[in-house]
Amino acid sequence: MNAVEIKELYKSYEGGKIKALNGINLTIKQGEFVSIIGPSGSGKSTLLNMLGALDIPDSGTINVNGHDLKTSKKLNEFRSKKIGFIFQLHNLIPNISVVENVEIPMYTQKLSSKEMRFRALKLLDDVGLSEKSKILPNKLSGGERQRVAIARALANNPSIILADEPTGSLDSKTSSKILKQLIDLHEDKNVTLIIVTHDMDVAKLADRVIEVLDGEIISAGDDSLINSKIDV
Ligand SMILES: Nc1ncnc2c1ncn2[C@@H]1O[C@H](COP(=O)(O)OP(=O)(O)OP(=O)(O)O)[C@@H](O)[C@H]1O
Repeated sequence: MNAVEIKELYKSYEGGKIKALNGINLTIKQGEFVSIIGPSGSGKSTLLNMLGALDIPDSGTINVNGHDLKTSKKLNEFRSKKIGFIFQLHNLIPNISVVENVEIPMYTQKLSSKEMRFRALKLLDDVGLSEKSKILPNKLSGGERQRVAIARALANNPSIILADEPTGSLDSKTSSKILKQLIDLHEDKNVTLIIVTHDMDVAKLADRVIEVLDGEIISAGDDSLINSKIDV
């Protein structure tokens, strides 16, 4: 089964002046790990936003896990139950504790508060942060916050994870740890993992590297591009 099927997807901004996506066609299989690379402004985040049903295309079709994102009436439910977001801009809520942040996506499920807490603590334990569950996010390091974001992204057992520069601001040790967690999840639970990155060392870990330029896919998995220099 395909996790993602995109056909002739177009998205422009500013009355058509900025063509962010310019006829994207893309298929990603369930359980595949792909990375999306390309220069700044090439349309990577716009594509990821479309996949997460956070933005609406001008034309074309986009189907994620069997849901047509242009016509589906249950987008909110789909988004919160099926997709795990690890986005830089999806910050943690500062005035509630780490464990409460992880519980947020669970509010769409019919779980008791005891069940939510149990599950959130288990997720925090999995990312090595059970001892920090009661503190506020601003007491954490960047890497720890990113690990909380991962725990939160996994709260509803998503079948697809969308990560925008998940290791962007982290040191190499923390970055490896975070990537290992994501890859373990992809391997153990057959989760589809889609990572946008500028870092070729990260991109190379994927089953397939998709290269975007000027809103178009110029390669959807050609190995020869893995070692090519990306202008960022
Ligand atoms: N909400 C918006 N309004 C207007 N223009 C936008 C909007 N979002 C993106 N753009 C423009 O669309 C183009 C693609 O942007 P996008 O953020 O998808 O690129 P990107 O490849 O993710 O870049 P970066 O690597 O710098 O994050 C850029 O020219 C950007 O300025």
